[in-house]
Amino acid sequence: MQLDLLDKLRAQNPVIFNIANFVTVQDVANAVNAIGASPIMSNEVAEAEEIVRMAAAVAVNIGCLTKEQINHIKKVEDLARQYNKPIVFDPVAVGAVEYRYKIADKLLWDFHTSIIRGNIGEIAALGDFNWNSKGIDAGSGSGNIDDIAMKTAQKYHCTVIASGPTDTISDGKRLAHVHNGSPLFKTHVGSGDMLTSIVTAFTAVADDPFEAAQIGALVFSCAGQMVVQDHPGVGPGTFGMYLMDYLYKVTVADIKQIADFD
Ligand SMILES: Nc1ncnc2c1ncn2[C@@H]1O[C@H](COP(=O)(O)OP(=O)(O)OP(=O)(O)O)[C@@H](O)[C@H]1O
Ligand SMILES: Cc1ncsc1CCO
Ligand SMILES: [Mg+2]
Repeated sequence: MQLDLLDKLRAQNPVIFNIANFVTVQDVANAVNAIGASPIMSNEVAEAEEIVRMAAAVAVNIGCLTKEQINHIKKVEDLARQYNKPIVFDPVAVGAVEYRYKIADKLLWDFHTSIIRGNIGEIAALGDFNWNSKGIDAGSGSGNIDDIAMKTAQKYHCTVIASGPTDTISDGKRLAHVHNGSPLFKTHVGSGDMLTSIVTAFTAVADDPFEAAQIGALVFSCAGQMVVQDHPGVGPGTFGMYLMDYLYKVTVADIKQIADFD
């Protein structure tokens, strides 16, 4: 894996356009900023073209969907196609809410998405696999995660990240896994949303979406793992705070020491 993409990202400081949800919008902006990119959030169709043009890539998160927002997403995704900007899609709760599944599935057919990043419950739902998702959480299931990630990537012709204790990444042909992380990620709502937008930032500097997905997942997971290694007493509240610090200060050398991927 090209770990020096982290330095490249920080040197380029690309603008990342986020359609975020109101629960985690500030965490997402801070995480993108801390890793070394430049976040901009927007909900307004009238400014969509200007922002898509200035951005290197677009993250679309459907966590707090409204009809008005669906129209916004369609406009932004159409502009992203026009200006050749990669789209990274976070299908929040599509495994638990049928309405969201239908909207997400249609968007994913109508507009080319470079990367879908969801938990295994969300990725299984999009790939038409049986899985018991629970709200925004992955829930439980017994399917083969490699198979689910690969088939979902094939269905939508894109790269998929099924995040969890191991992040499983597939572009429909290749498979990669990132084993780093910490169970504390699960105690901080929005960990997944942060990962999605950080991966979006890496699409600005990586050669292809599969590479962006791998480096984004590795850097994010290693930052969280380092928080826990350096602060053994950390809990859900301080984990979130320290995570921002470590996204800011993590180096390629730090990552090399603990990286656990295949
Ligand atoms: N048990 C675990 N051990 C290690 N890392 C984990 C664990 N659970 C989640 N993670 C990490 O947490 C991050 C978020 O993944 P997760 O699958 O929890 O997203 P999510 O369910 O969409 O989260 P949210 O909806 O709260 O934003 C990923 O980087 C993943 O690697
Ligand atoms: C809790 C919650 N509800 C809708 S979005 C969200 C944050 C995780 O995406
Ligand atoms: Mg999520």
